Amino acid sequence: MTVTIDGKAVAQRVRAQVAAEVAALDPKPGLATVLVGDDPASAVYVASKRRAVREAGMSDHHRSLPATATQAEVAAVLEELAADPAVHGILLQLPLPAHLDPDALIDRIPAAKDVDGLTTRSAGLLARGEPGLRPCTPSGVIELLESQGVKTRGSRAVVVGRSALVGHPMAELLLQHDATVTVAHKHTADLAAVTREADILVVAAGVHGLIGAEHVKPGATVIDVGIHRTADGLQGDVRRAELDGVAARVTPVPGGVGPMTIAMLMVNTLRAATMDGP
Ligand SMILES: Nc1nc2c(c(=O)[nH]1)N[C@@H](CN(C=O)c1ccc(C(=O)N[C@@H](CCC(=O)O)C(=O)O)cc1)CN2
Repeated sequence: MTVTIDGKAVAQRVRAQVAAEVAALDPKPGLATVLVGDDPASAVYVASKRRAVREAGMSDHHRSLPATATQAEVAAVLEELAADPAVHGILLQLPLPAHLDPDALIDRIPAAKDVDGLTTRSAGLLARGEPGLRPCTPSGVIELLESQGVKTRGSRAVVVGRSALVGHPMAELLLQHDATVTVAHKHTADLAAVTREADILVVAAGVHGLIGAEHVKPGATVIDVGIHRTADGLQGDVRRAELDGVAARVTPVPGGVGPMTIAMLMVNTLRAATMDGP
């Protein structure tokens, strides 16, 4: 039997724990979300993050800029938030309009407030295994694996995708959890031969329906990070129905990794407010 991992339930538990810790704090942790432009999906994600902030009892600081905002205008907002003592975490929602340079803007966020774990400094701390804030989706995947009792130590993990947001930090985190990790990407020859080695298969390729039964080792745990709006609703990178009776566990889309991204953002904001910064 293939278990569908309930990411919503795990995320709710994580968020309830954060809210309980926040209740004992004064002043409250503050998160600033920065949204540039009018991408509809980004607007939905930012609204969900702000709702989660309020439900956790944290303070919500939000800035919206038009799609025409310049690099200097976005940088000025980030610098103002960086200097605000009521703001413990800053998040620049991605993707940005094409004329902006996301890496240069992200690096305006001080590592101590980098609740997305995406600055050059945070990435360096992760690569060196030093304390710091970790990207939300990969740390949510680790939390999901732990919640299901999936052993990482000594297991073979394959990550499909090498983005700075998910694939790269995911591979680092799995390595730090003692898995033997392979990163596959669009130039990988015979992808199925590589992914069939995996006890833990994390798919973050951004390609709708890329992974099917032929890619999965019997008994594997499959984590689907893909999210695609199709005529049949939200779907992932994994052809979920094909994995019944093949995989031991699979995350659904929706209701798998997505809710964990927001839950781990709450965890990171609490950490940014309570720990000595990196
Ligand atoms: N600055 C960032 N930008 C982006 C990130 C990120 O971690 N930091 N990740 C993605 C989008 N994202 C968060 O921003 C995100 C994606 C999906 C979900 C989620 O809960 N999805 C639900 C479905 C919701 C829906 O679309 O209807 C689910 O999977 O069940 C939360 C956050 C890119 N940008």
